[in-house]
Amino acid sequence: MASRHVTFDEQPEAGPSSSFPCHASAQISATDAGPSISAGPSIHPDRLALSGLPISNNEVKKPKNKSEAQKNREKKKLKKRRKLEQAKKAAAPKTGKKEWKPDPVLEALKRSTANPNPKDDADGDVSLEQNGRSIGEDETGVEAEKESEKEKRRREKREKREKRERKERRRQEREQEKEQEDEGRNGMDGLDVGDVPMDQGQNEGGDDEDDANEDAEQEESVAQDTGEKEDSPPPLEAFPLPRAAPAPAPEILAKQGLPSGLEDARFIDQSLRLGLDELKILPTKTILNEKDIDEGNLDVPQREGEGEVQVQVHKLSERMRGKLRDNGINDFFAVQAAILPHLLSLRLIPWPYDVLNDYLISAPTGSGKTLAYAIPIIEILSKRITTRLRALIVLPTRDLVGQVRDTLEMLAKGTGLTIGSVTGQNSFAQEQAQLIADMETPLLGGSSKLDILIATPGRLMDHLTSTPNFTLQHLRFLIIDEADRLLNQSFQNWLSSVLSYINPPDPPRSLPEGFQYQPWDKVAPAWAEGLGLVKRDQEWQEPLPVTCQKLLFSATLTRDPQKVASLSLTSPKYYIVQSSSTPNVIHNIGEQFSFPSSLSEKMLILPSEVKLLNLIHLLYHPQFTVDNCLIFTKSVENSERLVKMLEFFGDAFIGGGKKLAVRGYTGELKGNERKRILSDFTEGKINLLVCSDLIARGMDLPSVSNVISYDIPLDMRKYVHRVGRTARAGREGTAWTLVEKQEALHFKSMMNTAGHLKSIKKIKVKEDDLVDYKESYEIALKRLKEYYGRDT
Ligand SMILES: Nc1ncnc2c1ncn2[C@@H]1O[C@H](COP(=O)(O)OP(=O)(O)OP(=O)(O)O)[C@@H](O)[C@H]1O
Repeated sequence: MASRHVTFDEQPEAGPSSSFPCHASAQISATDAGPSISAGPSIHPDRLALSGLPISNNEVKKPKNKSEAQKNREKKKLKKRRKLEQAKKAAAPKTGKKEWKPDPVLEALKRSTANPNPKDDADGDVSLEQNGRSIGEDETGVEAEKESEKEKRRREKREKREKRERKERRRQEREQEKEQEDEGRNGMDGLDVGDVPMDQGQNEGGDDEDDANEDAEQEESVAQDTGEKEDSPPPLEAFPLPRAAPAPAPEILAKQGLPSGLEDARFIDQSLRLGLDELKILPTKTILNEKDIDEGNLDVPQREGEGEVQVQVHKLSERMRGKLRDNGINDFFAVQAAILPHLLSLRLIPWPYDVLNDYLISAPTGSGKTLAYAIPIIEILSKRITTRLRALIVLPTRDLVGQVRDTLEMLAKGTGLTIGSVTGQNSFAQEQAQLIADMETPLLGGSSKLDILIATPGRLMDHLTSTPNFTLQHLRFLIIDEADRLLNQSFQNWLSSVLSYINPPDPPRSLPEGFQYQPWDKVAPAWAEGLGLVKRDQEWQEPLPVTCQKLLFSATLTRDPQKVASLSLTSPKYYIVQSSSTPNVIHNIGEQFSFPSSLSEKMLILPSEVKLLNLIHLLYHPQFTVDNCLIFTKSVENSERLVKMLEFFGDAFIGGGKKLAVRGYTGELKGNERKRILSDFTEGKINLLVCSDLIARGMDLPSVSNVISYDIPLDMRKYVHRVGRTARAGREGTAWTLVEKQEALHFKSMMNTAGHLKSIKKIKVKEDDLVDYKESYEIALKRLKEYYGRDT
């Protein structure tokens, strides 16, 4: 700030004591070599100028010699003032927005008395220049000089501190701006990351080097000056978040084992619907190309240069259409419309020239994948004459086995097909008796009481190794539902074992010694050579191909080359069912995530201590109408506690007028208990089901209108399957995720990596909205503490 230096040609007469006007914007004091401060009345320089007194630069008249008594008085006054100043300083706040400022009057006095080379102070006060001369050799002067030195040091320190704080503020602003820019780039617009504690570590660690060095120097000097040790630790480096590996080029994928057919995918619009009567099944060997079939463009009788084309179009059997209509299915969903024409076009025993494609199908949760394989299995197998195990469906959990079995039984009624399941729920002997007709006689072609078997992988392996005459050689369909999860489960290497039981032995083996071939022992044609029954060594006798089609389904399907290679797929085709608004991008590595288009997703980012209150607000506030709800927690223990807490809260919350029946649904429950709970939930006797991730996959509970992830899911796959319990079969549904502040960064980046963050709306609940629940919440919490106190 510009300073004004005022000097006088004529020093006004010195009075007996200094006077310090309250308003001291221009304190006049001048000493040349004189011992004391100016004692005369102060005159504002503006007034001086107005009065016509001459003002000349750098010339101040020496004050007259003072008496000893006067000097002592001044000394005392100075001491007193110093004490006052120190007291003020001590009382002033050390940090904070409002900076402490020294009294301008005292400042001006000190400068005029002590500083030989006065500078402007921060407030722009005018002081008198002293022409480079020292104050004098008397005691007061020396002390004042010391004092001024100290003051100077203090001021410098203060200035440094202020500078440092300004710099820090600027740096934080820059960091915030940069973060917002980054977020914008990552599609995180409008989402609040600044309030996430995990971010702070990163901010602190993100100093630019110069600033950091300068700051460090300043810190050091302050620490030395004040004798204080700097106690805040150096900022930690931010832990790097996991990132998806870049997708390799198709050639590399091919080398890694990804079949060439999987480099491309066919994208099917989720909203596609096809009437039951509109489904046309083309016999194999038609000249229509696959594109026409995919697009349902089957009425193409003639093509240029191809002449007349006779296409015999079949429909789904009357019996099947009736069954579907009876069960409320009037048209086919997208995944069914896309795949049924391909699967139904092949016979029970395909012609040797037929191409049996394997299929990888990624379709959203609740999009009807079960019927997409159940219909062709029943339709094709119903033409069989003898019972053989022709369809094997592998699922990851017992609950899912039960659910899929119900669907198949509904479709198979009246066909004579037999359906069974092995999950370990019944004894091994009971399962064997259900599976095999004859376990005593060794039979090369095996023996089966079942046409269709639904199994969990562990129990399936047990039967493959330990049940006599159990064989997979006749399989026409191998279905791996929830494929990504099953491919991640090793279970005694179940997948490669199952594949080896489907394929005939190579090289062919000879018949066991003493083996009696029975007339009813029917070996699968593709196995005859492998079992040493026929010799196909002539060139024209080509070996017969295996007639098993492999179908993999999931809402989160992997295309990890290693895993896909382990499936030994034949001419595979890859279908992705998704919303038309989603870009048609194939993830070469990792998973393809598909979401139902009728799903709406919301998240609440909140401090952990109010998470439960927020959940209660969602459940009880009429604005949200959250009932028929699944609440997911991260563990069985958390589920149990939450059930208790919600029960206690329900008892205490009289004002709500809403009674919610809550139950837990975890893996700890017995099979029958689980079934009962699910049926009570479906009937509306239970409003809230608190569960672990056990229920998250595949379970089809049509009444679920809301899903709440009380604890965030561990990974994207779990998220997809949790939220997929609602918005099924085209119904509306809402998924809520309660994200604790410290989890926000992880959760958002997980969603962002999957390209899904923008689909989740951020909701804020005001603190005022929670007030009504607090009293009942406190009561419930107290009861919960008592409850667990008693238990332990
Ligand atoms: N064409 C259809 N018309 C009406 N409802 C259907 C149709 N197809 C399937 N559904 C119903 O949709 C619901 C969901 O089907 P399904 O369980 O097969 O979904 P999904 O794709 O396997 O889901 P998830 O990935 O969660 O296992 C079921 O209740 C089923 O009866």
